[in-house]
Amino acid sequence: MKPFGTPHSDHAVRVLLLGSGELGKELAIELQRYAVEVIAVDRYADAPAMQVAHRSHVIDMLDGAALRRTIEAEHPDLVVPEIEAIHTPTLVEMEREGLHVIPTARAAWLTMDREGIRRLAAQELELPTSPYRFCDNEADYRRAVADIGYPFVIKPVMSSSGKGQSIVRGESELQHAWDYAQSGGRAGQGRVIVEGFVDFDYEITLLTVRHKDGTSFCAPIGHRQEDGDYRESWQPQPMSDKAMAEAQRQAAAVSNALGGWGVFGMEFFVKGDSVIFSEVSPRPHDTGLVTLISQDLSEFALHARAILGLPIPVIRQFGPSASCAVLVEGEGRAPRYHGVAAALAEPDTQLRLFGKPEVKGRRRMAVTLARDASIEAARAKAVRAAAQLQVEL
Ligand SMILES: Nc1ncnc2c1ncn2[C@@H]1O[C@H](COP(=O)(O)OP(=O)(O)OP(=O)(O)O)[C@@H](O)[C@H]1O
Ligand SMILES: NCC(=O)N[C@@H]1O[C@H](COP(=O)([O-])[O-])[C@@H](O)[C@H]1O
Ligand SMILES: [Mg+2]
Repeated sequence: MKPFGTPHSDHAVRVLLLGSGELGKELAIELQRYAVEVIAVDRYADAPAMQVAHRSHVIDMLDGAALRRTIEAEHPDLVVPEIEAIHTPTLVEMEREGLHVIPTARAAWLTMDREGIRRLAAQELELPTSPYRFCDNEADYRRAVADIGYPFVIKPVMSSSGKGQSIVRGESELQHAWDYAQSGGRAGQGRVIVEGFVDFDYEITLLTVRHKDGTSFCAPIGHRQEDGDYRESWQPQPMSDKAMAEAQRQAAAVSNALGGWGVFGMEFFVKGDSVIFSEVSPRPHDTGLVTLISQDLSEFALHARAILGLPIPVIRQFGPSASCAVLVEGEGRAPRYHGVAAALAEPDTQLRLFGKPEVKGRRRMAVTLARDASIEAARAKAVRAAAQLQVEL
């Protein structure tokens, strides 16, 4: 890596974020601490990370030509994908021409749709996963359902935060789930995955950091999801030593296979001592927002250090902590936030307002964070803080 420089100068270290949501915003802030010049890109103006970046571009990141034009115009030292829905073949091509993609272009390509990462984990690495089928049309879907049985989960291959995802418990829900998967993905209609429903005891995100001196793990993060989207997360999630060792083994296998430097959010289902691989984000994870209060180096600080080639000698965990997502429903622009003072009235409580410019439907707009003597107390405190907020659309 070249020496650190000064933004807006010829020798600036330049990082281009592909995706500029709440995760990118915290990452941009961490990068700014090293005087990195940050360029934020997303599909809409005034996205959270754009508000703290040096400059921004609004493009369709699924358009390969537009992506190439933007990257060539900015000639960044590092390109950091922040969402899945990117024209990753262009990144693969440009990496061959010398572009540095985090963690690697192949990792972004394999995880951009559920098929690449599922085949890598289940077939190549032979990790345990839910049973699964990929389907392109309704006839395939009906056949997959006959093989997998009820209950099952259907997801568009390219989607996140539960968009287009349903749990189907019986025949009466089949058609609606198909139609929703066709309308809810990030890239419109197309291929879906049908997964057998895993009856887990709990699920975790194991933040795994590949950095210049090796691989580090954060304490496991437990979370609660609704409609495929995270509502609460906490750290540390209690686990047996056996399950922990197995999760770390699988996380190392997947992150080593993907390669490169950075944070990976490894998602696992746990039942007793068995650990089932679900998916991975080759970047900070939404459930990892809890690390903004639970660790000395948050997942964003860790990602910044790892991608800049800096050391991570230790990650300090501060004890039971929790996050609670603030979802807003309705339609409107430029929301106003009431109750911020009340949300912060209790000790060891924090808040992030993402500053997203618009709500249409349901959108995560903020997160509350809390620490306390136990996981239960931390969760309850984060939930109480979130309940104090009123968002006026
Ligand atoms: N096969 C499954 N069995 C049981 N629960 C599942 C299964 N697949 C998904 N879920 C539930 O739905 C949640 C979201 O699924 P998944 O992580 O695949 O979706 P996503 O859209 O990629 O979400 P994100 O982008 O937030 O990670 C999981 O965390 C889990 O709670
Ligand atoms: N589960 C993935 C995830 O949480 N990604 C985060 O949400 C943003 C999109 O939010 P939006 O849909 O409200 O624009 C993304 O940019 C990323 O920060
Ligand atoms: Mg997930």
